[in-house]
Amino acid sequence: MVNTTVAKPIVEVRGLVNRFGKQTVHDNLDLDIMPREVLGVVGGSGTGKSVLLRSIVGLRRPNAGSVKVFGQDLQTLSEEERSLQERRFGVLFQSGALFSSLTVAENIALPLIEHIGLSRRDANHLARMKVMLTGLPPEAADKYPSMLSGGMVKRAALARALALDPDILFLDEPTAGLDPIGAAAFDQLIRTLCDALGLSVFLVTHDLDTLYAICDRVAVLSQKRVLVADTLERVAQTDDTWVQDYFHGPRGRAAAYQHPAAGE
Ligand SMILES: Nc1ncnc2c1ncn2[C@@H]1O[C@H](COP(=O)(O)OP(=O)(O)OP(=O)(O)O)[C@@H](O)[C@H]1O
Repeated sequence: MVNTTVAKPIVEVRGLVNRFGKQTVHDNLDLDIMPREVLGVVGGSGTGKSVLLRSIVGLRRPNAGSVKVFGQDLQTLSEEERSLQERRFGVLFQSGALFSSLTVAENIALPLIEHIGLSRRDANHLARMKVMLTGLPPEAADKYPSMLSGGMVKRAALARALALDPDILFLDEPTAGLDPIGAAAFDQLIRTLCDALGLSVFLVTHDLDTLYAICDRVAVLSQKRVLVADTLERVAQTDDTWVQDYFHGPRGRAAAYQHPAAGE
């Protein structure tokens, strides 16, 4: 477990505002991501979890507010400095987003060739190591995404997100579409990688089992901001209708029953 009282955040979001036309999605939102933590981000549909992820990784310029990564405000950096900082992010979108015309190894090698100028041979070698790191069999490296199961595609996409040895991994609903056993295995893989590689993980999810199984803290998006970000146990006690329905409804009770030690 992470001791959040002494460590300095590696990402600090302050006063974030995001609007689309007349719709305000975030209004003065604050959030910290701590080193080596798995932070679960939850909230009702449309509360802006994906928009928050996109704002942090620099895919969306917020209407107001700041995002500091390792103490540096991304918006004030030069293009080159910004690209260096952004390399510290590994992102896994819901769709997996692998190139279908490239093999798994080629998909992983691509950022290594494009961003750090590795030779094709070295990139291919490293790509194969990432394949193994995510628990895929070595032969998966030479397969095309369409030849893999849903769970294997997720692992391959995770391997690509890890290609540049990021400090922070951003995952948008990584277990969506997986069967419960595949989802639990993927959760454990994320926890293992976080602990072994010292990664921080920002994990958007609807999956209560994921929260109970691997998250150090949980941030709840509600009312256009982060309503609470704390241990699961404290978050579940928050006096808010959505939180109460989510954590203490039938699915929440079932997840708590499955993971009795979580949040203690
Ligand atoms: N590019 C865009 N243009 C217009 N509106 C957008 C855009 N991107 C997001 N939105 C709106 O912002 C709101 C938040 O979207 P977002 O995808 O972040 O929600 P979410 O919390 O991730 O939802 P879900 O849990 O359903 O995936 C939604 O109302 C969405 O329609």
